[in-house]
Amino acid sequence: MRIVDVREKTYPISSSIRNAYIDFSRMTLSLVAVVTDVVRDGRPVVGYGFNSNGRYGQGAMLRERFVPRLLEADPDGLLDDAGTLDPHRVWDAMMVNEKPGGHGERSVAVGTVDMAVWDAVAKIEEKPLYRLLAERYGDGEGDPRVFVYAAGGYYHPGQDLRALQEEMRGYTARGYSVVKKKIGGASLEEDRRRIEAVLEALEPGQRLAVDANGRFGRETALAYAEALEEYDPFWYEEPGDPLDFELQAEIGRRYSGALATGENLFSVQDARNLVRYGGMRPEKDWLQFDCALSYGLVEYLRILDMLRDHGWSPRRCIPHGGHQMSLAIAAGLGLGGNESYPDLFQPFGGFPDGTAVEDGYVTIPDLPGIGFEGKADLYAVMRELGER
Ligand SMILES: O=C([O-])CC(=O)C(=O)O
Ligand SMILES: [Mg+2]
Repeated sequence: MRIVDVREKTYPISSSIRNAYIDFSRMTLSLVAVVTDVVRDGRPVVGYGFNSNGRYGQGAMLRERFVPRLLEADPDGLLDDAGTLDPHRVWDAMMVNEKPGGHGERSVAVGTVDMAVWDAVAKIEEKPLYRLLAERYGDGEGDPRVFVYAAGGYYHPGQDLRALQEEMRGYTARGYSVVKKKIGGASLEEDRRRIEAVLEALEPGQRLAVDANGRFGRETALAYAEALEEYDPFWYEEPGDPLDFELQAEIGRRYSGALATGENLFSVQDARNLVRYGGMRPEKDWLQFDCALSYGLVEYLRILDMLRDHGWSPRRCIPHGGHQMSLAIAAGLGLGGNESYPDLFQPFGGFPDGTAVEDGYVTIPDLPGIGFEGKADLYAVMRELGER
């Protein structure tokens, strides 16, 4: 078994929305295709991967470092003892001559290739990735039914409160029970009005999470914490800078509700620092590390081991990113759920066509690999790169 080619291309996922920190007018991502010499149904098996929104395309690094290292590696050195492509050995080959630390520089590029490798490996075994993961690292079966929440509520130019309510009703009408909106891109007073408008649009049992995208300094983060006590959100996400663990810990001491963070931590070492120093509470808080930004599933497995060693259950993990890779990990390894962007970052986000959200849960269909082939608009883009 050989990797015969690794292709990459940058695609726009731009839109006019903004969060408290950035607008998405020039947002891009990298799509990667790992082409193997294994044939299934008369065609070479191709694995696909891409990075999540927020960190832009990774073409230069892929072309200059990670793809050449893979193609120049001894092909037998990339296989496991059964002679199948081994994602851990592929990871090691990509990381040759990389110093420790500085993870965000390269963790996104590595994560895209890692996703494609896992997709290929599961397709070669002709089973859904979630089941392969459950067999290798989990309880043997996994659970294809996964909690998902609808992320939206961005600051849209010209969107008034009524339109924000319509947006949120659009999510709950599709079966979501938890919706998320941005905060920190307006004054606290205006954000209060936006929060109250959304809460008014929700039915009993439905919840709102809020996300500040790391915008706040200490005073503002604590002022929002105090204001949020009254609204009891599902969680208060990334109040301050993602690396300010002391501030995170202080908020945890003073805010009684659930906190969530981790989407901007890109390695097991960074995740461990959050757990060691960030005062996160394993009984109520949520961890959002996203494998597609942080060296892929090979590293995410290390993160899950580290969390267990520190008394955290995988159930407290609900990854950022809204992609099917984390959906498969959630189903295979018992995470608490996954993010979903029902109307954003298309065609990359979302589920296979026809997958319904019921009471806030989706059930992953039985497709080999991650399941990209079940999403027609996404697969159309992928095959242009992978099957040319
Ligand atoms: O707006 C973004 O950058 C995405 C984000 O934080 C999220 O999905 O939690
Ligand atoms: Mg976020």
